[in-house]
Amino acid sequence: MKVALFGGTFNPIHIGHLIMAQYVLNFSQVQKVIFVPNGHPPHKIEDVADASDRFEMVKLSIEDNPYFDISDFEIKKSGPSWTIDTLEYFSSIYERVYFIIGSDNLSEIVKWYKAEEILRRYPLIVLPRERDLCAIKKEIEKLSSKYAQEITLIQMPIVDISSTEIRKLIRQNKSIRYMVHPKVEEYIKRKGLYKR
Ligand SMILES: Nc1ncnc2c1ncn2[C@@H]1O[C@H](COP(=O)(O)OP(=O)(O)OP(=O)(O)O)[C@@H](O)[C@H]1O
Ligand SMILES: O=C(O)c1ccc[n+]([C@@H]2O[C@H](COP(=O)([O-])O)[C@@H](O)[C@H]2O)c1
Repeated sequence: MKVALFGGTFNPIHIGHLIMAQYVLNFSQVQKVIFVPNGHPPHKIEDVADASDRFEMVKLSIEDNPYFDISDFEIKKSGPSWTIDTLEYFSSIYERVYFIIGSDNLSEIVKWYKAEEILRRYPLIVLPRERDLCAIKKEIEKLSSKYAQEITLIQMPIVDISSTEIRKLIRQNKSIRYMVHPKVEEYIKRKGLYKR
């Protein structure tokens, strides 16, 4: 089976993430998208909800979609969540493993732990976060030829929503209705997350 791993901090998961995953199912060979919330984000420290809460919110968002799955592989591990370790683990289970990123991570991925190994061994699926598709295509072309790797851009409507914006609205006591799954909105309220 061909699967795509969707790694993220999901702090919290929002509709941008869900639309991305659905576009991957719609427009790639992938049969399943596996959401992998990270335990200890190697690069984000401020205002990060507990891994168990971020995991639960992803679970609530995807539970009605049989083609979406969730893994606790990264949150069960102690120490930083390195993507290369996750990819290696899942590639021992599935025939082919893709990794999903937003286009803002195209310039970041070369700085990740064992980036060269990731880029040489694993195909990427990129979803646009900025409107300038030409710039994204150029960056993809550069990386795919340097590492001889399949890097596919799947076009989708730009969803200008981020977890940062959602956390900001919550701090300002504003509604996040329609930006997250209704069950996530309810979970955040009930647990008082991101109020600070
Ligand atoms: N609206 C979006 N459009 C396209 N890609 C996105 C969008 N939101 C997140 N992504 C991508 O999804 C992955 C996980 O994102 P993440 O959980 O960090 O959300 P975020 O909204 O970027 O969070 P934050 O605002 O806290 O940095 C990353 O590869 C990121 O580029
Ligand atoms: O392995 C790394 O060095 C590495 C560095 C930065 C980010 N990542 C992964 O990239 C994914 C998206 O990260 P983020 O910050 O946009 O949520 C998530 O699965 C992170 O664990 C991985």
